[in-house]
Amino acid sequence: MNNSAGAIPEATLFPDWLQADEADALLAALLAQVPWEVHRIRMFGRWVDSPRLSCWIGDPGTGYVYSGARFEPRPWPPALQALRARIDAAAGVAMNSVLANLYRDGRDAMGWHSDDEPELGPRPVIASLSLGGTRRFVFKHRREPARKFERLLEHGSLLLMTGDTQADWKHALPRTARPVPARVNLTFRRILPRTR
Ligand SMILES: O=C(O)CCC(=O)C(=O)O
Ligand SMILES: [Fe+2]
Repeated sequence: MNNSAGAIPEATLFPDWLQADEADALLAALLAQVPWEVHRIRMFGRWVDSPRLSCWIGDPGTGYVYSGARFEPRPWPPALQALRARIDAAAGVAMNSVLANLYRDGRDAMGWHSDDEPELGPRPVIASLSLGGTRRFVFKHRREPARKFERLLEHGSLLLMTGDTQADWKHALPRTARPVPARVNLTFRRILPRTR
């Protein structure tokens, strides 16, 4: 699904970016090392618990506003610190922050959004590493919602979103009624220094 004048998202999937044994070890380490918490998000003007567990991790100074709330980042757990150089090399960007999400089962999900917060700057590169249960990841064009794409994000896969993907498309991780194992997703981001 590479780009042709915004017709499809500039999103490249590397299905076996991590080998299975390495992905298994990383998943186990993250389940143990990340201080998972329930984030509160704005939904239709109300604060509700998000349907997943999450954790913002990042370098000092990468505080992040997400769905109207401000999060100070947690320090990098050893298992993620060890991976940073490889993610940066794959993305071509020095990432300084990561949003970790834990989808405990098929009822946990993420609604339609773009990762277009001003702190990310224009045309951000986002590197999304998936571990655990395979889930559907769907794209919908922001101005022509009939245009949709989907990809299966498998254990050890890396999805790179670049270019106008965030400006032109929304994405979501839908709920599923199928029994699915727990899944961890890491979206590595580069937060730009605050200008005021
Ligand atoms: O879990 C996923 O694959 C998607 C996560 C996502 O879109 C985000 O963290 O912004
Ligand atoms: Fe996202």
